[in-house]
Amino acid sequence: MAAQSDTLDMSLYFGDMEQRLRFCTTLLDQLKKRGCVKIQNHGIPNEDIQRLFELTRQFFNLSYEDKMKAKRPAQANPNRGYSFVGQENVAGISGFEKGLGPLTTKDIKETLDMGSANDKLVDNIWVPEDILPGFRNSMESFYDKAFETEMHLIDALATALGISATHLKSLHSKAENEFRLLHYPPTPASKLKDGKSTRIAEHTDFGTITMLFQDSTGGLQVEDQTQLGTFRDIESSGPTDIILNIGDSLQRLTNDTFKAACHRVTYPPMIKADGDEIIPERYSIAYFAKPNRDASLLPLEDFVTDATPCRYQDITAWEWNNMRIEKLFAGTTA
Ligand SMILES: O=C(O)CCC(=O)C(=O)O
Ligand SMILES: [Fe+2]
Repeated sequence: MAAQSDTLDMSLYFGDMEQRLRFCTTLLDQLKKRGCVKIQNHGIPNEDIQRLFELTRQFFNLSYEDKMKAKRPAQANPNRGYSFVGQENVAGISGFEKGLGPLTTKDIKETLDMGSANDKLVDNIWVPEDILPGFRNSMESFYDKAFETEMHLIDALATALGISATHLKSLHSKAENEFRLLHYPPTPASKLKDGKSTRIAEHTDFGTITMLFQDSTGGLQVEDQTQLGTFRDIESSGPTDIILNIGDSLQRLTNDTFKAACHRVTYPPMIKADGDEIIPERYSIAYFAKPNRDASLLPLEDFVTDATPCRYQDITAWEWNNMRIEKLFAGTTA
C-alpha cells in the first residue's frame, strides 16, 4: 500500500506563531495516524545529506578487512563500531510490544554505529584516517547539525502535546544519541522468500525520536497506527527528507499517549518474491535521538491521571537502551 501524502514542510515551524502551531499539530496528528512522517526544510542542509550518503557508500565499499578496523567489540554494549552482516539481528526484539517474540529471522545488513564526539563515557570507533580521509570529521559535524534539528522537533512535539518544551528538551540536553549508517547488500529475492532472512526485522526504536534518511531503493514499511497489522510502504521522495518516527522512550514518557511505531525493511514494492530477481543494495542513515542516560523514563506527570494510571516502572534511559541492544546481539557476536 502506498504511503499517504504525509510530507510536512518544516519551514512552517520556523515561520510565525500560527504557522508554527499548524506544523506542530499536523506533526502530532500524522505520527499518531501513520506512525511516521516525512519532513522537508528541516534545517539540515541538503548538500550535507548528499555528502553523508556519499561517505556512507565509501565506507561500506571498503574491503571487509578495512571495515573490521572499526570493528564493534564482541559484547553488545556500548553500541559503537562496524557490525558485519549477521552480527546484529533485530528479530530479537520483534513483536516485543505485542507480547510476542523473540523471532529468529536473520537481518541481511551491515552497520556502523557512532555517538557524540563529546561523549565522556563511550568512545567512537573509526577506521584509520588515511583509509577514509575526512570521514570522521564529516560524521561529527553531521551529528551536531542533526542534534539542532532534533531539539526543534522535540520542542514541536512538546508544544503539540501541551507539555513543557523546556522540560522535555532538558531531558535531551546532553545529546547522548546514536547515529548509524546502514547498508543492505544486493540479495537474491529468493533468499528472503522463506521468511528466515530479511533486511531488517520488524521493531520499534528505543529512543525518543528517530530521524531516518533513505536512498531511493525502497522497502521501508511502517505500521499504520489506525490499522495495526497493516504495514505501509514509505517511498523515498528524496534522500534529504527526514522520515521521523517515535521510539519506546517517548511512548514511556507519555504513558502510551504516543505509541512507538513498528517498522521494518523488506523487498522494494517492485520486486516479486518468487522471481529470480536480485534486490538492489540499499543505503540508509538513522539518527536515534535519546533522553540523557540518567533521565528517568517514568511517565511524565502530565500523562498520569486517575483515568490513565502510570503504566511503566521506573528505569533510566541508559538501562532501557542497553537492555534492548543486548537482545539484538544475543549469540551473534564475532
Ligand atoms: O534502513 C532503514 O530504513 C531502517 C533502519 C532502522 O529501522 C533501524 O536501524 O532502526
Ligand atoms: Fe528502526
